[in-house]
Amino acid sequence: MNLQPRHYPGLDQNQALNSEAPSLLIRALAGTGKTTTLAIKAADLIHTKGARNVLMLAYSEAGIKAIQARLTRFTAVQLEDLHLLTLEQLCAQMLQEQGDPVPVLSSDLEKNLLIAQAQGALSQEVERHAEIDIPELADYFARPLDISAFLAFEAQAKQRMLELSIEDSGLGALAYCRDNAMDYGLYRLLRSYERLRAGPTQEPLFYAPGDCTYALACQLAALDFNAYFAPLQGRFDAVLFDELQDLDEAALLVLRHLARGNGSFIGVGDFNQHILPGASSVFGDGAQRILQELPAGTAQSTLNTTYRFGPAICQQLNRFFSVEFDAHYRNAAAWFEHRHGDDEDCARQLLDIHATVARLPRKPQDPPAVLRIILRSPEDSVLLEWLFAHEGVHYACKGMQRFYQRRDIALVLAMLWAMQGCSGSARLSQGILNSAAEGLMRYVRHAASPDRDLLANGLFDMGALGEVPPESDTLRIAAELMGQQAAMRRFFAAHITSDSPAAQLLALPADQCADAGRLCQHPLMRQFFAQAPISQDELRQCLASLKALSRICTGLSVDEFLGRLSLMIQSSIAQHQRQEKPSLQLLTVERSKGHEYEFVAVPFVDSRHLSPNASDPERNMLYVAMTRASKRLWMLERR
Ligand SMILES: Nc1ncnc2c1ncn2[C@@H]1O[C@H](COP(=O)(O)OP(=O)(O)OP(=O)(O)O)[C@@H](O)[C@H]1O
Repeated sequence: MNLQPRHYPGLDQNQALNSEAPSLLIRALAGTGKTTTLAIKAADLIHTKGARNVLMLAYSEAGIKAIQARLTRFTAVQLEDLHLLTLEQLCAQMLQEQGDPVPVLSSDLEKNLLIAQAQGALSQEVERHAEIDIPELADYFARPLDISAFLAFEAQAKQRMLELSIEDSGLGALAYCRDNAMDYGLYRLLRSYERLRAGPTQEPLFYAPGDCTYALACQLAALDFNAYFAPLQGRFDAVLFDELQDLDEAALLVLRHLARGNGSFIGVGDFNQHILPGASSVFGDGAQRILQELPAGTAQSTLNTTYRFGPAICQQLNRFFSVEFDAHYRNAAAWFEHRHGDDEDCARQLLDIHATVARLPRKPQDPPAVLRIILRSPEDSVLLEWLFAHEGVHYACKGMQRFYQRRDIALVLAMLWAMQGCSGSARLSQGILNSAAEGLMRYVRHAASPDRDLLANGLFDMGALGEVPPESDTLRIAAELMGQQAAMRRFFAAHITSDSPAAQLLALPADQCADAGRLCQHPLMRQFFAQAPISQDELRQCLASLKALSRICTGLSVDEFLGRLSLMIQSSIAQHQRQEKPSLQLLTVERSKGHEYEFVAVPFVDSRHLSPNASDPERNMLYVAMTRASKRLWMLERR
């Protein structure tokens, strides 16, 4: 089969494409053409085999985009008989067909506030049934509500179908939690939250991401192992499923019914790329677990020949990750370099690497070279952006905003600007002020207390969530605050109470502004975030951002720092206006998944994560980042 002029499927790809097996599982490594092979198969089924209703699934939205790109590139045709969906979208569709309108929540914050309401309802229930004598509950209520612990528990419980396991154990929830060292308090909170979400009529008030898959999985779990689920039967001529490595137990139940009740099935996964905590492959051999759900006699094939990079990169990746990459292009110019250094060193070395990339010879028809720097977490970008901008490098950010436009940092910048010791001469951009206003709404917004009677009757009090100002409002506010330091101070005064850490910070004497770095690490600044209605994870991120910010402005007065920052922003706007193309891109691992780039640098690597332990999500983050380069790869290890 012809892919494109001069592109033919490789041996192992052909084996998969020509397989006559009604069900096939392909285990593949990165860049071996998993997505390409699936796209070709879809086109072949529709155009050559006359298939109608082919379902192509991926676990993530990024996975769907990657499939779309391959379909356009290799098949260059409209596939009107193709349904391209994430698993969650498919499950939402099924629920809608059952008559459920599937309303969704508008923001994470809303969910956080509803969790707090569920906690209120749980406390009423525990009081009513005098359950506080249960040591686990006494211990649970002695601690403050940890929203991120709840979110992690909820995700795991749904992904692993916890209710089902408890039921199967015949132990009852308390004994089950004791036996399995699970937090019984969080379990009860989840029950309370789910009861309120379902409401007295059992018609869920809303679905948060993942809830549709869970809801459908609950219906499927109620069936006998070999029973069929009519809505998923005989619906598709073929089902092609990408990103199998990311499936959790709930998703696996849906997979079982999809694969058994329709035409042919092909599933593909790279079991090194799961970076989601609930993925089935995190707990055991992922491919084996998936085979249990597929029809008996499912055929298997492997794709280890990568089209993305040459032998020099294959060799290093095999060493670091204990895998078996083989390069299709054996003479491909591939380059791998391993460097070391502390963070400042790393940042400087990245500048060198950027200069090297810019000097590499290019063919006249090639677009200008871009160095991609893949980061594990956004706060790692602060130091890099600061340095690059000061060296005049035109950079772009993908999967994250520029550091000064992120809500937490923008709000800190606005606070610094409003302080007594700041002259106000530096101009903060409208974008920063807009993010700062959004940040203020997020970090100081307190919902009204929910109605206890509503909670006791099994209903969330949606009215107590408060009004989120529409985006246009913060834009208008930002426009009014531009260059108006006194107005900024009034804005803060209107939104914070006079005894809050933010108010105390703004009232600090002028001499405190002599060192912006020290202010960013001031206990009041940390207290401000610690009191915000955010999860522990978000708090950790905010504190990490504060630390990163303090690092770039230590020793600079607030005026000097904000002055340099506004120059940096002005020059970036000027670069943009001149329509200069960025020569460097900073992106997150999540954003890089499914993509490939010529020149990639992965900085701040901790060598502990290069162990062969395949169940370490950190190792897999590195694997994803380091398998994106097609020509040159630099790994910068943190010392
Ligand atoms: N038979 C082939 N001949 C030439 N190039 C190919 C072939 N198959 C795939 N490629 C190229 O190899 C690269 C990787 O393909 P693809 O993105 O489909 O791999 P993947 O395994 O899905 O990657 P990832 O692991 O990043 O998700 C792409 O540039 C694609 O065009």
